[in-house]
Amino acid sequence: MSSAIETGLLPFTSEIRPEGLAVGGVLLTELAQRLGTPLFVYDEEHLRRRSREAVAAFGQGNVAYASKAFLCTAMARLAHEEGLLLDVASGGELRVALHADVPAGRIVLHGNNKDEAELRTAMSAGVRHVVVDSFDEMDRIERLHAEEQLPPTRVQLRVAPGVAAGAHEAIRTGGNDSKFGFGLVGGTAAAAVRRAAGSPAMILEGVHAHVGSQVLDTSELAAGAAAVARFAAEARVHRLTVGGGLGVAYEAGQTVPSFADWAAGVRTAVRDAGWGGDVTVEPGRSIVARAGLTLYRVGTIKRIEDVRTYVSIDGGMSDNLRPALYGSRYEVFLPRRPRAPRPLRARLVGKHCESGDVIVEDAALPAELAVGDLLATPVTGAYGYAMASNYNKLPRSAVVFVSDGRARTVVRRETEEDLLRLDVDEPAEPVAPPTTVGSGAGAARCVGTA
Ligand SMILES: Cc1ncc(COP(=O)(O)O)c(C=O)c1O
Ligand SMILES: N[C@@H](CCCC[NH3+])C(=O)O
Repeated sequence: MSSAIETGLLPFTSEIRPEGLAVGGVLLTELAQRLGTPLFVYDEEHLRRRSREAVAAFGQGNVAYASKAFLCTAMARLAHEEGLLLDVASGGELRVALHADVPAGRIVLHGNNKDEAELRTAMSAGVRHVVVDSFDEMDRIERLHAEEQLPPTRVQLRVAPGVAAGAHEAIRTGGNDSKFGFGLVGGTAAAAVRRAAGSPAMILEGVHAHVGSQVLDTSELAAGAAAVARFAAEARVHRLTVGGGLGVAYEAGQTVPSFADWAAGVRTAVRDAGWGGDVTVEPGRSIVARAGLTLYRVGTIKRIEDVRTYVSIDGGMSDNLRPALYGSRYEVFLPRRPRAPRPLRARLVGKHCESGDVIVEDAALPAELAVGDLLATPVTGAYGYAMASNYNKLPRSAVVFVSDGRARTVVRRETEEDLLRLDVDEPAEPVAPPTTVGSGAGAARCVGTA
């Protein structure tokens, strides 16, 4: 941990110049000077190369970018330009994808509790398919088809394959005890297939599963794929989606499988399980994580004798929730001297009113670190900005894409005015008095304030 930052954690176009680290041909120190901090910086070439590598491994039309990892209009456009389908998991993500002019036929809609408005938008737009998660959702689709004459929608059925994997309990999804999907156990998934196949509102196209996220062992991804492939083959559907989940390296020394390794493992597993067709995947993290890094400015350095040193930066859990949520570990370095040895041990913390507001628990930093220095945390391109908040009313950071010596802001920094945008100051309105629903012995009384 005391050696220089490992280049395998940096974006592909990183180059170490005498003045410091440049990404996309842009010096990070200059970028921070111009655009302020905290700042999310994405290497556009890296995003494009990872997208192409995924398509090369799985085939055209077989890779959907899981936009929950990082989404804005520019990212949706980039993914579409690179031949990726878009996986969206809410009406909001769908809105951004459509706003970016991604054709509806290239978008798939996910979610374990899609409401009618989300389904209405998806069905009206004619998305590629809806990944149906429950019988209640089928009720909604059928109602929209029957009562609002929305066209039948192509669907894949999400199943819980009974295989869960991933770096933390909170991001393991494929087990039997899961809020996601129809269980393979107990015949629930088989009943879902029968219902979808017989419904005038749904065109059953395929089966889907996702075992979890930040998975570093492709055999676990292959095991999930095998379980769902067996079911898909029995159900005689046309398409099979095996989710995302491929992990990335966050710290020095971690080795990670390639897209080609993942594809090889999945192909063998599904073939052995009796599936003869194509397989679609939904990578999120593995496309964007290493492409992005976050720049922070050091504000205070507190040395507590015989205890530890705290280095506070100008962001925190509002731009990277992962350490607080999952105990995730990161590295940090000085962009003006990326090769500097890092003998100083310190806790890198944010500026929020919580002791748990930690970005790097046990950071290795250069001894010369001083207030005003710029720091960078690499591999923050996935689920960083995507899970950002305004906690303590911190305005959210800007996001910038760098390429060929140029920088373009793709999400502007929030201002304090933005923080007040949703606050309203209206006179109070009377709320309707209590009403009685139904009549007779079973009548329910709704209690409300008069
Ligand atoms: C259904 C589904 N597909 C794809 C993904 C993307 O996962 P990852 O970012 O781990 O590749 C997720 C999130 O874990 C998911 O829930
Ligand atoms: N938010 C998680 C991943 C969730 C994956 C989405 N199903 C993370 O930061 O690792």
